[in-house]
Amino acid sequence: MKKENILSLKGLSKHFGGIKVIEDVTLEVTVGERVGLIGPNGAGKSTLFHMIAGDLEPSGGTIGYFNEMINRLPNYKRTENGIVRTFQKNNLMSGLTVKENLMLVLQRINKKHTQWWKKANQKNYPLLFEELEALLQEWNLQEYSHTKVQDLSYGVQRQIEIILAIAGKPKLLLLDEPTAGMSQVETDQIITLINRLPLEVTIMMIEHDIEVLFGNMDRVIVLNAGTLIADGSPEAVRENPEVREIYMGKEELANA
Ligand SMILES: Nc1ncnc2c1ncn2[C@@H]1O[C@H](COP(=O)(O)OP(=O)(O)OP(=O)(O)O)[C@@H](O)[C@H]1O
Repeated sequence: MKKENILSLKGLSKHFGGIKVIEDVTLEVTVGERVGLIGPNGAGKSTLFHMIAGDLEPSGGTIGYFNEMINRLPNYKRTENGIVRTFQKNNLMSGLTVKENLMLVLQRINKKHTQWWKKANQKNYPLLFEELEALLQEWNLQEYSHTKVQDLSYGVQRQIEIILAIAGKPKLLLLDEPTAGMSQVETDQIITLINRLPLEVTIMMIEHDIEVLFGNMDRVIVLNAGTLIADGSPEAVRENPEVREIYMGKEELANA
């Protein structure tokens, strides 16, 4: 039986003035799929994420989320409904500790954010603290819990960012280049983390490291100059002549 669609893009476009950054993109993603998104610089990958997350309004086409058309749903409502994203640059509160960053997310999703000024403590929010401790334990963060984010290595910061996104209980997680600028060891740690995420969470991940995607995603989508040029299993995409020609360079793929 075919799984339910979580995301359905139909004829999606984004134009800035006369520049067509995304042009007529149609695709469906089913619940729990792990989808990699690749394409040369400027192909429109981040723009596609901006539109799915509600940070940019499409110029044309529709965005379906489960059975709802969400083109006009504001970004914060999409987050509340389970569309959570990470950015190319860290989106953490660098002057706060790991624990404090996590607590901010938990307060927000439990609708206690109107009282952000009221420092959460075990007495006023016992359940939030239980949830916090469970997260710290599950993701082995105890050693960092009292460390300010700015004092952590870049690799650990990006891991924390993904864990914060998970704390928001996403249904559709959009990861924008989570391994950018990382060493091989740090990349491996991020991938291990992503592979540990709950199977029911659907993941779309923009990534420049082709090998990372081929090893870890169910499916790979290729954008070039705003147009979808390939969509299939990692193996099929690897063999696609247009992808070889346009994106990866024949030599690089021949050696892959
Ligand atoms: N607000 C904007 N106004 C005009 N052009 C824009 C705007 N945002 C993005 N663009 C252009 O749209 C194109 C696609 O950008 P986008 O960031 O989506 O590409 P990308 O595939 O994510 O690239 P990269 O891999 O370099 O991050 C680029 O040419 C960019 O300059």
